[in-house]
Amino acid sequence: MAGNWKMNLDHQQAAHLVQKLAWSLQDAKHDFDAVEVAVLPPFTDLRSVQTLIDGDKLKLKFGAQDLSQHEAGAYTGEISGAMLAKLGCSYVAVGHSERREYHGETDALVNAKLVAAFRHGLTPILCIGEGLEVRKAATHVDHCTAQLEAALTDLTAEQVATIVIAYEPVWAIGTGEVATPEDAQEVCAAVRDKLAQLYSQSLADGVRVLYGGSVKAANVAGIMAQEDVDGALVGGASIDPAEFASIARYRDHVTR
Ligand SMILES: O=C(CO)COP(=O)(O)O
Repeated sequence: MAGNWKMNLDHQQAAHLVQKLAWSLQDAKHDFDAVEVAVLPPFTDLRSVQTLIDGDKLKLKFGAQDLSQHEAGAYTGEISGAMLAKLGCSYVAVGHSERREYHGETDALVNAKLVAAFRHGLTPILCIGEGLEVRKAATHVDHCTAQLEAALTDLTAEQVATIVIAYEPVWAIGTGEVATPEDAQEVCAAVRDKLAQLYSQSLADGVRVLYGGSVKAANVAGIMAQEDVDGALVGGASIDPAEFASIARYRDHVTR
């Protein structure tokens, strides 16, 4: 269960949220081995989050929302994979639809960023997903598998085996319009089939595939009940620690 905070919370608010989240999960005796929980704060919060998680030996993982494809140098405003690795990040989101839409990130750039993440031992959370027009044209499965294949260009099977893939239909992000569990399953299954076709069935079976888009405590259990959905990438609901803790504890819910 990964929480993408997007551009929310300063470093003090971040520390409060992480503390509250850790307490909620600890109180409920959350089994972190069964359900890993990660937060993806803004860059400016990472040092505070690292200090808290390391200092208090919290079982939470953390990562960043983006990275540069470059190693170092004259790239004003950019953050390198080396910098994120040095801060102890486990994960980095790559190719989020908001990066693709507002920052012109292409499949080729997403691929270069995946390569950069692997250079520094970061586990990428590769985001794919279709917009409303594509969904209406019913070409969403082909659209998503094409995005996936393009993003994975020239990566080794060993690298792909460790990647996390997040299916996030753009029309369901921040809109309150959650895809049905069947919608999530359809594309997550197609992602796994594509991985089996490109690599092997055993690799495909081992890759973690997440769903993202208006996930809340009230709808997470139905989504998680789907065979090919292994977790969720949560936006808005992840900046409410009680709600996010409840999402992480989806196994306790009785709504399925
Ligand atoms: O974009 C998302 C996570 O990366 C989903 O955002 P919401 O959960 O706010 O719809």
